[in-house]
Amino acid sequence: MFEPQTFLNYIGGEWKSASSNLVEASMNPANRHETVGYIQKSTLDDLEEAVGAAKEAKMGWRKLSGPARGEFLFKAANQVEQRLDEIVEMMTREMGKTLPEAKGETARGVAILRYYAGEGMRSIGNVIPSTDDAALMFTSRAPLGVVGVITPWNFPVAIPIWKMAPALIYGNTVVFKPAQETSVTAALIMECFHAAGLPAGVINMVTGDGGLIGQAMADHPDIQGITFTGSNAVGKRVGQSALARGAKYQLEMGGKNPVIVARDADLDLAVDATISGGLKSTGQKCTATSRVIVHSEIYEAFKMKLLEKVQNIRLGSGFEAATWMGPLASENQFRTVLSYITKGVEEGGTLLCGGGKGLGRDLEAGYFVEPTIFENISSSMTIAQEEIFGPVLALIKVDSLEEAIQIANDVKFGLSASIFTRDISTMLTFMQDIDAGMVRINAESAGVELQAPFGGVKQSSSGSREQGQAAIEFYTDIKTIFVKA
Ligand SMILES: NC(=O)C1=CN([C@@H]2O[C@H](COP(=O)(O)OP(=O)(O)OC[C@H]3O[C@@H](n4cnc5c(N)ncnc54)[C@H](OP(=O)(O)O)[C@@H]3O)[C@@H](O)[C@H]2O)C=CC1
Ligand SMILES: O=C(O)CCC(=O)C(=O)O
Repeated sequence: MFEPQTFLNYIGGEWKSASSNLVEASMNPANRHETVGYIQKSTLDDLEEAVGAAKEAKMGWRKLSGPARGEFLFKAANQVEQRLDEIVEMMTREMGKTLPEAKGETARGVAILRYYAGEGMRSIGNVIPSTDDAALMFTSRAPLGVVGVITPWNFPVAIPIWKMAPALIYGNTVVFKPAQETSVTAALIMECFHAAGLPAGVINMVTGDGGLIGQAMADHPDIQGITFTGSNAVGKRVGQSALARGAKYQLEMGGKNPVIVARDADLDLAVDATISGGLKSTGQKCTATSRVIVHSEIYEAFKMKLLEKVQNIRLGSGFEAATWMGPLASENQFRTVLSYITKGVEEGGTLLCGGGKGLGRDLEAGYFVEPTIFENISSSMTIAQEEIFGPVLALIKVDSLEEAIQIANDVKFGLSASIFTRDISTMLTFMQDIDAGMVRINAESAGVELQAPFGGVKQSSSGSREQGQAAIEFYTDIKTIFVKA
């Protein structure tokens, strides 16, 4: 029998109740009657204390050598690895993704921590020839100071880690506000950092309402950098608040990711990648496939293969081995996705499969939506333009590669895009003409590698890249140093 626990804020190396003395329940989206845990409903006083602790710790932390900071990240990685099963189960219980997906994500978190631990030993500058032959000119990197980390619920382990690990290795201290929906899982990650022995104040977590705590972080004069992943609307607000006070900001927001199935595509490969890219994690990835742009010559064949496989997808609790697709992560998300499906029908789309709530067995107790496929979708329709963040695919028929790319680019987002083709010139045209930060050929639109830059163009990102060595650009400032003896 699962017993929900209460989780505290982590401030200045200590576990603390919110000054409101209030907690919020975090619920299981596969069974809305089950409480996963209780998290603190923090106030601005709690945030103030966390920012104060991070500010006080920042000089000591930045003066540690890179390898010494790396040692702490190696220890944190070992802690997450030791508690992997517990974290995985909590993630499935709290967010709904299946156990294999939660396991993959948590293992990715361990790998990211180790990757950035190693970064502590790598170069942080270049020597640049000076015109003065008696001078030494070089660049070095300085941390920003205190970094605010605001994260969503869809990757409750990987996203916080891929923001906090580079922040820390490059010498920043951190104030972290996880999404309320997945704050229990976030608290387990904090316990791992605590057990790794990071000095007090170097990393802090304050849970609670994004409109209050997140907004106050974006506005806070003692937070020098703010990194955010989430919706477009909130991201823009966070960016504007940071810009208004001269702080650095990094935003990773939505996507409306296309897959193009060219006439020479390997259809089985394209079908599998469309399903995996569009429906894994119940479509709740910023890199998820949502528009499937198919050449008219192979449209019917592709559609039949896709429908056959999608109709066999089994919905259920992420804990059940037979489940392929779990619930949506919250009631909010459930309502949003159902309302987009209704809009798709109202605007003239044809439902090929799904379109409703998951029914039968125990599905009514959770936020289950059937895998849904539309056809007769034109680019101007709402479901072809807005991020749905659910298990909904829109099929769009085209007659040429040029038309496919034109439709693929006809959205405000530009995160990930993929094409299925065997033709090298089609690949080259796609690489050059597609508006996307992540360009994928014969591979699904979702899935990122931790050692490579990650981010989008247009309204998907604010420009800088996360992950890999690219992360140094956001988490540090360059110093150009000129020395003359
Ligand atoms: N990876 C991605 O690109 C993601 C995209 N989305 C998109 O956003 C939609 C809505 O999801 P939702 O969870 O509401 O996303 P939000 O953008 O609201 O939430 C993301 C994070 O920002 C916080 N937040 C909320 N308001 C503010 C604010 N004013 N200032 C600072 N931080 C704030 C949230 O806190 P709180 O805990 O209170 O929610 C959460 O931690 C989804 O349907 C999807 O389309 C969502 C998640 C991830
Ligand atoms: O595709 C992935 O693994 C990462 C997706 C992502 O960053 C997101 O959904 O926020």
